[in-house]
Amino acid sequence: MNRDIIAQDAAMAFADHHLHIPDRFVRADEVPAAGEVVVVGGDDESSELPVVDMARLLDPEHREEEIAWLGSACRSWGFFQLINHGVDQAVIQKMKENTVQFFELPLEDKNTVAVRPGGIEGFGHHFRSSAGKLDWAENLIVQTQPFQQRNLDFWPSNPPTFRDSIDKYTTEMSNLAMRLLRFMASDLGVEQEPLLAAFRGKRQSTALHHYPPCRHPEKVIGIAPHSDGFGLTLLLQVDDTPGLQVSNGGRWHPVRPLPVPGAFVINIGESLEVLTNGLYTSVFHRVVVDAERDRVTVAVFQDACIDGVLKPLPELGEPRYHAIGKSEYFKGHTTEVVGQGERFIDTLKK
Ligand SMILES: O=C(O)CCC(=O)C(=O)O
Ligand SMILES: [Fe+2]
Repeated sequence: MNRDIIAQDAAMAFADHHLHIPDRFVRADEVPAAGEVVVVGGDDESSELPVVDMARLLDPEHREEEIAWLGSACRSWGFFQLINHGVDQAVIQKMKENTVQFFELPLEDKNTVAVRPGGIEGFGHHFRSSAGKLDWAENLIVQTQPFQQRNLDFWPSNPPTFRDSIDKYTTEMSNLAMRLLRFMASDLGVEQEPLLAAFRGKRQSTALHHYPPCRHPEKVIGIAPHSDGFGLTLLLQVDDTPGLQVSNGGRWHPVRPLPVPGAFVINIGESLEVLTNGLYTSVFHRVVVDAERDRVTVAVFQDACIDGVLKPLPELGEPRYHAIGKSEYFKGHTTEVVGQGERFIDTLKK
């Protein structure tokens, strides 16, 4: 996985999408653009990502039905969109604005928080290199929880309200994750507390993504196919540019940004798949680039483990995964020495 600073030539290619695409970004296999992905059934609703309604989860009259719907989304898709989530719209709006403002800054300003050799936090990346190819994106990653582990050296001070926006927004996301986990516990038929405890006080990491347009979107990729390593991912699409695609039934399904203000895309990470003993699924997804429009997103990753170990909740019966220490797990997940189409947790399966 690449952890590089964004150099001037990449920034120039990103800034002017009529320029030549540097070879380091050109994939050998054609990447179908969002509009060209073949989806079984076309407009068939079954090929659309499920939409979960938090208002229904909170309403005693609809709760049971909506919990079952949430559960089926987590089991069969590992992904859903969440509406009526109750997160403060002003906090979301400020986070969106500041994120866009940050990416609009000149490269040298963004590089004041550049990644450092061997590090993960900061501005830069091009991470999921396959066959030495780089992703068509620039990213800012900061660890946002636990509070004591925040390293403000990587938190941009420009725009001036950015640190405050990140703080407020990610606090909202921790709370939202906890709210969702209560309903997931219900669906799984386990006590809430052990599931919540697996997430409480654990790492929260925040990734801001900017996918510039590219005149040949089929030659590059925004994020190569991967599954997320943490427990739960909460994704905010800042604009309505499509790009995220989810693998299901051997096909890529485009996620349509909903015309609802501030819907979130939520997905199950590999750690939660293990915790649920495989009941919930962590699936491959990728981002394709648009020919004309920028795309900006904010991903918040909530980590989970039980006393420093990743293993299924004991309540869920005979474990189907070998337990693994969290640091060993991370090493495995980030080096990804696994076969094509395989996830690191597949190597833990019994
Ligand atoms: O930007 C997106 O739509 C997805 C980002 C993503 O998959 C990730 O950060 O792991
Ligand atoms: Fe992801």
